[in-house]
Amino acid sequence: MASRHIFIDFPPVCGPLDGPVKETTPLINFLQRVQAFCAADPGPEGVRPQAVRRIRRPPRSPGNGTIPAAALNRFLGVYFSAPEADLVYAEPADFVPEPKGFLPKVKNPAVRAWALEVHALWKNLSRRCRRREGSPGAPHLAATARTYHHPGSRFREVYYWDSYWIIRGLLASKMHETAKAIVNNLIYLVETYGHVLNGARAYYTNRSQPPLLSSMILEIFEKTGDLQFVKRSFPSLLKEHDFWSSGCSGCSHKVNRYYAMWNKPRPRDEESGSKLVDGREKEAFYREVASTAESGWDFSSRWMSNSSDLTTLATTSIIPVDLNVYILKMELDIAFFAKLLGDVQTKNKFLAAAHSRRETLKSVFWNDEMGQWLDYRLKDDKCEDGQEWDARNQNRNIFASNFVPLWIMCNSDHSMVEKATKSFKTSGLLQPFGIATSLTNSGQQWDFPNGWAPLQHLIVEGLARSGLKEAQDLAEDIATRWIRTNIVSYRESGVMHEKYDVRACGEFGGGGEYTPQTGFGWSNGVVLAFLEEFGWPQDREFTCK
Ligand SMILES: OC[C@H]1O[C@H](O[C@H]2O[C@H](CO)[C@@H](O)[C@H](O)[C@H]2O)[C@H](O)[C@@H](O)[C@@H]1O
Repeated sequence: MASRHIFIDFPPVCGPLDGPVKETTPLINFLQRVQAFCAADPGPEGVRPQAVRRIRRPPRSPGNGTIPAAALNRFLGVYFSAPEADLVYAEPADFVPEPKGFLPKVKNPAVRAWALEVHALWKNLSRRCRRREGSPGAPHLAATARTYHHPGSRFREVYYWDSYWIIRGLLASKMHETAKAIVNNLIYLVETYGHVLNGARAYYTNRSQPPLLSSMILEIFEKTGDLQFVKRSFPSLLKEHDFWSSGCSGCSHKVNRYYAMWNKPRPRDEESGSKLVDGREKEAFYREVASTAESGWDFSSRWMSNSSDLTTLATTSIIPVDLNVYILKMELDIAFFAKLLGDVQTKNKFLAAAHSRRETLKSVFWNDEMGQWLDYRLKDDKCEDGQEWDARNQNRNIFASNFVPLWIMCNSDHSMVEKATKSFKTSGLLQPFGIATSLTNSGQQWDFPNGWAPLQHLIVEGLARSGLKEAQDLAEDIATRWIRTNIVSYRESGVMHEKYDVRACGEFGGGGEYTPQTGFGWSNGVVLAFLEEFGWPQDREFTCK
């Protein structure tokens, strides 16, 4: 197969071993030791201020490098507090039980009543930090004093990419001020740490998540017309773009990959890492783990050369198609905002960057034979100057991410969209109750048979905006399947789930390294956004058929 030559301006050093490692706080170092020791337990999260001062005096080891469990438990009991202790419930100021103009296209009364229940969940998920970071009592939380919405259950802090779909739902719920407050929290993180963190915790400072900040700002602007909000946010968007274009987190200014600034184990990684004997191999593995968490898809066969062996994670040597779509979207959004603000030079710079990335999307990721955009595997785990792009390095396995570029195709390139729509229909991803994440049942949570709200939304929105009738019909069909399983599951369990099993009506998903969570920010956001877009006719069935 012919190889494609594209000059890519890679920095010289960016293998998994050589990249940067971000310094963390003594408290986090200490917590890592504690958590490694208590690997079987989830580990405490809140911490009292005294623990920071006494951090040099943890319980004494009897000399063999271990700390007696009873002594450690006493220490934890004295210095650590309950998981939610650093947070307070915050009533969202703009919540009303039935907002004016709420979901006008939902005609079926039972579906409407359910949508209002989902809308009411915004009250449960709203939190504020008890005190500002750095002040006594909140040393662990890297967030602002502003109100935010968390995903749910164990995920108590503001999360980066989750926030996009939470905001989409809040906008359908007419909670514009709450939506802006979430963005302001994320902007605070950019200004403080140079990028939006994976989540607002000190242990997340070494990585980001799929970059959707500009998309959040655009959606809010489109609903509110608040130009001052855009103006205030704009400098932070430029900083975020710099972060993704620099060093090893952005492999080059044309294509990007995930690359966490970390090479040490999270507590629960020590067990998998213990299979590796060599210290350097372990470091590389821990960087792959953190980089996979940065992708938002932790974990998935997508990043593994052997889907049953986590130590084969190779995320830093994959150029992911969806990440490059998010960055292209960021570039288009920045150009749009620059135009609004009268900054012609920045507008032209970002339009040029977007144009070149769009070309890359076609030449590197698009596979015409399959009608899909595929991830690209770097040779030799290294980015090198002037890599030869070769279609044989595309990953031909089928993932929902192969269709994420539809999200930014809006009325352009009809033949490509038509081909991708046909390919999607026969890909095996479309299941009775939504889009599966992949076709591989690896036991990891970002794989078959799980369906995740963000992936449904990106693909459905892309199809719906394509301008093609066949794609628009498919979009509505997928949204209907997804809403139906969300309703049935909610009626049975009384909760919204983090992920669903797309094979069966009303079933939630599983797999991965933690028990399935409920709440749940992005699931709520996506059903509200779908109901806003497509509505629900009076006579449409909503139970399992
Ligand atoms: O909904 C919040 C996030 O939940 C998952 O990831 C988070 O938990 C992982 C396991 O503890 C952690 O490694 C990761 O850094 C966290 O973000 C989910 O995979 C994410 O997509 C999601 O944003």
